[in-house]
Amino acid sequence: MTTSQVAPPLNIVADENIPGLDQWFGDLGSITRVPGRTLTREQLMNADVLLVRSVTEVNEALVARTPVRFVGSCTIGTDHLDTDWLESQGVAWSAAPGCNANSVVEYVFCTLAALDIDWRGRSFGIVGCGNVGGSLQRKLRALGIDCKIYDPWKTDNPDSASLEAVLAQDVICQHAPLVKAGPHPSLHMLNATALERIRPGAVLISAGRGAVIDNRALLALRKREPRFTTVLDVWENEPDIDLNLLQAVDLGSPHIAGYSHDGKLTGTRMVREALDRALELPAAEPADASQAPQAPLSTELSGFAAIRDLLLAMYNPREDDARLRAAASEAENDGVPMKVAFDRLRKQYPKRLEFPHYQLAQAPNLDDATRQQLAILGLK
Ligand SMILES: NC(=O)c1ccc[n+]([C@@H]2O[C@H](COP(=O)([O-])OP(=O)(O)OC[C@H]3O[C@@H](n4cnc5c(N)ncnc54)[C@H](O)[C@@H]3O)[C@@H](O)[C@H]2O)c1
Ligand SMILES: O=C(O)[C@H](O)[C@H](O)COP(=O)(O)O
Repeated sequence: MTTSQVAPPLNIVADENIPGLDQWFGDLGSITRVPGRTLTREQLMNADVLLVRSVTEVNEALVARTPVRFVGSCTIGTDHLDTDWLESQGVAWSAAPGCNANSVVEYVFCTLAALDIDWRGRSFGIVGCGNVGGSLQRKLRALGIDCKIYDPWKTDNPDSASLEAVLAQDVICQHAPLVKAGPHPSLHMLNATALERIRPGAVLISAGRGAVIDNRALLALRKREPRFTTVLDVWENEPDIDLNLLQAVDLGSPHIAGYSHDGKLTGTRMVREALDRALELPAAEPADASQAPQAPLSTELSGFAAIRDLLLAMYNPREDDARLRAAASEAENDGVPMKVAFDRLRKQYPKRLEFPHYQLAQAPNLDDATRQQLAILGLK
């Protein structure tokens, strides 16, 4: 059966951690919610549609000889989908490109704020310049900040540079996907040699995929000489991350850079739109277009101190770091497996709203230039 021969009512099997399922898919049929990490082929024996997030490996072993005709991943990353196999079987698929890119960019600026690092006057290097890296690059340019980017598929970018040059900047932001084959694999692209190129006093923020950095090499370097500040949101072997590496980094989080409420809901909406196209259904009506009311913020501070405090009032990555370290202690002392604790943190993640939900109500000491910088970051 081809995708266009599948019509509602549909049997939909979905990762229980996808928000907005009823709003965006409830009109299409029945929804069975399952844990994405342990999803089995048996659970798909009556499914027309499979909806996942990044923790489900979707491949021949999971989908072969099931009625699934559409796979949607409500995420940016697609390394968990065997898209070649799906296409070879005529199974339509879609992810949600860019859905949480702004969330990741906000995470980068909030991380620097949490470290009390004034980004003005520092140079940035961006590894991977797609929706996330490109959005970060545009914001940096608008702020008048120098940046170099390494993206082997975007060599016409005006800031394009070698990986070596990018790693020599003051703040290095890793936003590459996990690519294991082809001319430009990213698996362990930041190996021991590459990591050695990072300057003393620099900052490395990794929010692409964990295995782009050789985690063992990073740990060895950190143990030998913690020359640069290291921030990891993504890890090798998630959810069973290396607790020694967590101890050795300056800030760590359980893969939540893209976990703004807005980013997650956008991912769900984008997959519904893709399903409508694949099934040739009329476009779905927005489930709830109402915007959250704007929350007022105020500061008596001026300059970077004001920017820092306002950003941290909206999102403070130190809270994620503290929760992850508490989970690691639980794993070490109370026998709760780290992979369970890591996934629990992600499942119970607090509702985080992006900057445009906030409004700068009172800030008597802010000059125009600082106000403009805040506006570029998304806070009006
Ligand atoms: N931490 C998080 O919560 C989070 C959130 C969103 C996305 N991500 C990850 O970040 C990645 C990037 O997101 P995006 O929206 O920018 O994706 P994207 O697909 O829009 O862009 C990826 C970019 O990486 C480039 N690229 C490919 N191979 C590369 C290599 N070897 N070296 C450098 N660049 C390379 C591509 O040319 C492309 O421009 C995603 O694939 C996903 O894995 C993580
Ligand atoms: O690829 C993405 O969109 C992000 O990495 C996303 O935040 C992953 O979240 P998960 O699917 O693991 O819940």
